Amino acid sequence: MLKMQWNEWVTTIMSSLEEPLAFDKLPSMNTIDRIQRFSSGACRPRDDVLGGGMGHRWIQGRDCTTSNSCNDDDESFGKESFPWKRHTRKVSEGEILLRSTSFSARNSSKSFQENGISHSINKLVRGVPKFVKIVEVGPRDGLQNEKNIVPTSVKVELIQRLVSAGLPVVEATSFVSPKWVPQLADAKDVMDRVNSLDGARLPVLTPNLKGFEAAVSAGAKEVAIFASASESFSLSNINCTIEESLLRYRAVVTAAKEHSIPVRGYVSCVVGCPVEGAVPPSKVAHVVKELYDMGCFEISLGDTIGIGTPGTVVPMLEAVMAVVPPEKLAVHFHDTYGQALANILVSLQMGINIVDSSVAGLGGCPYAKGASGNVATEDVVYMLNGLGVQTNVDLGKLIAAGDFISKHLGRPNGSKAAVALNRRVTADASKI
Ligand SMILES: CC(C)(COP(=O)([O-])OP(=O)([O-])OC[C@H]1O[C@@H](n2cnc3c(N)ncnc32)[C@H](O)[C@@H]1OP(=O)([O-])[O-])[C@@H](O)C(=O)NCCC(=O)NCCSC(=O)C[C@@](C)(O)CC(=O)[O-]
Repeated sequence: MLKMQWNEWVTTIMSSLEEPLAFDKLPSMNTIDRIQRFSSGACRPRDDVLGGGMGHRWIQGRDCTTSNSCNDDDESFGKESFPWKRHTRKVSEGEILLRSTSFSARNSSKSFQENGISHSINKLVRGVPKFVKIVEVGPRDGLQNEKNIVPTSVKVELIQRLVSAGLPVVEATSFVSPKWVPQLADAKDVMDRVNSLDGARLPVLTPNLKGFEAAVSAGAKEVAIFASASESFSLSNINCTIEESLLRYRAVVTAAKEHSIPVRGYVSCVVGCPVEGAVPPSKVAHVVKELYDMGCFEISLGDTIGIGTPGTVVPMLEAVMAVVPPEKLAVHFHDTYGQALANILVSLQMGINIVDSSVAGLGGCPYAKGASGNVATEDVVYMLNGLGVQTNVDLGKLIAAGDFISKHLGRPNGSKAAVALNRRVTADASKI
C-alpha cells in the first residue's frame, strides 16, 4: 500500500499544482445564476432544486427552519448545542481602533441609501449569517507541515494567545503517528499544558482508536476524525481506503460516545485532488453523510489543496446540503490560488456559518512552489467585521498572536490584513 509521510505528500501535491487542474466536468447549471439566487435572502423552501431528500431545508441561501439568520432578532444565533458554558469578554482597545477604521456593510447601509446602492448591500448582507463561528486550526493544520520542530512552549503560548483573542475553538494538536507527522509528536505535552485553559474548546485530531485513547488520557474533551473524498488522498494520508477509514472512524465514534466526547468530522479534497483531478460532488456528499450518520456533530469540508473557486464550491455545497443540514457544516479552505475569501463568502451566502482558518495563514510547504496554507484567520475576521458579522474575536489580539508565531518561524505574517493593519498602526504612530 502506498505509504508516504505527510510532509512528503504535501510537497508532492504542491509541486503538482503549478498548472491548474482541468475541471472540465462541472455541472451544467449556470453558476452565476445560482450565486445570485443564494444572495437573494428570500426565505422560501427550494424542494424543486434538490428534488426531495432534505430539500425542505434548502432555501435561496437561507433556511427558515434550520437557520436562524432569517430572523435578525433571533438571539439564539451562534449558540452551540453543547453544555460548555459560553463566555463573554470585554472588547480590547485595539479592537475598538480596528473596528472604527473598518467599513461595516450591515451598519453602513443607511448612509448608502442616498447613493442608491443600499439595495445591493442589503441583498448581500441579508444572505450572510449574523454570527460566524471560527474554528482556528493554526496550531494543528498550520504547524503540522513545519519542517523545523517548534518547541512545545511556543505551541502552548500560541494556543493561549488564540484563546485569549476570543476564538471559541482552537484545534490544539493531533494524536497521529509521530513517524508520519513528527512536528506533532509532543501532543501529550501540549495537552497537559493547555487543558486548564478556560473559554475555548480545544479539539485534537485522532486517526484511529489508538490516537483516540491517547487523546483521552491526555485530557482531550473533543476530537476530530478525518476522512477523504478522494481514494488516492485517503491512501496517502492515512494509509487506508475510504471505506476502511470509515470502519476505523465508526470505532472511534462509538468509543467517544461512551466517554461523552463530541466528534467533529473532516472530509478532505472536497473539490479537487492532485492525483484524481476534479472530485464529483456526489462522492463528497457520500462521505459527509457517512460521517454525519455515524454521529459527528459537525463536518468540515476541506479544500485541501486550495484549488476551488465559487464555480466548483457552489455545486459541491449544493450536493452536501442535500444530505446534511447547513448548520452542521463548516468550510475549510486553503488559499493556494487566492480563492479562499471568495469561497467563504459564497459559502456564507449559502447558509454555512462555521469557518475554519489558520492564524497568519500558517500551513502549506515552504519547499514546494505555489504552496500556501489555510486562509488566514485575520483576513477572515477582517472581512466578517466589514460585513458586520459577529465573531467575538479581538482582531488586535489575533494579529499579535499571528505576529508571535510568524516571528518564531522567521517569516512574515501570511495574513494580508495583519500586514496592512500593522503598517497602518506604525504609520499612524509615527505621526504622533
Ligand atoms: C493513520 C496512521 C496512524 C496509520 O499509519 P499506519 O502506519 O498505517 O499504522 P499502523 O496501524 O500500521 O501502525 C504503524 C505504527 O504507527 C503506530 N500508530 C498507529 N496509530 C497511531 C497513533 N494514532 N498515534 C501514534 N502512533 C500510532 C503504531 O503503533 C505502529 O507503531 P510501531 O509498531 O511501528 O512502532 C498514519 O497514517 C497517520 O498517523 N496518519 C496521520 C496523517 C496526518 O496527520 N495527516 C494530516 C492531518 S489531515 C489534514 O491535515 C487535512 C485536514 C483535516 O486539515 C482537512 C483538509 O485540509 O483537507
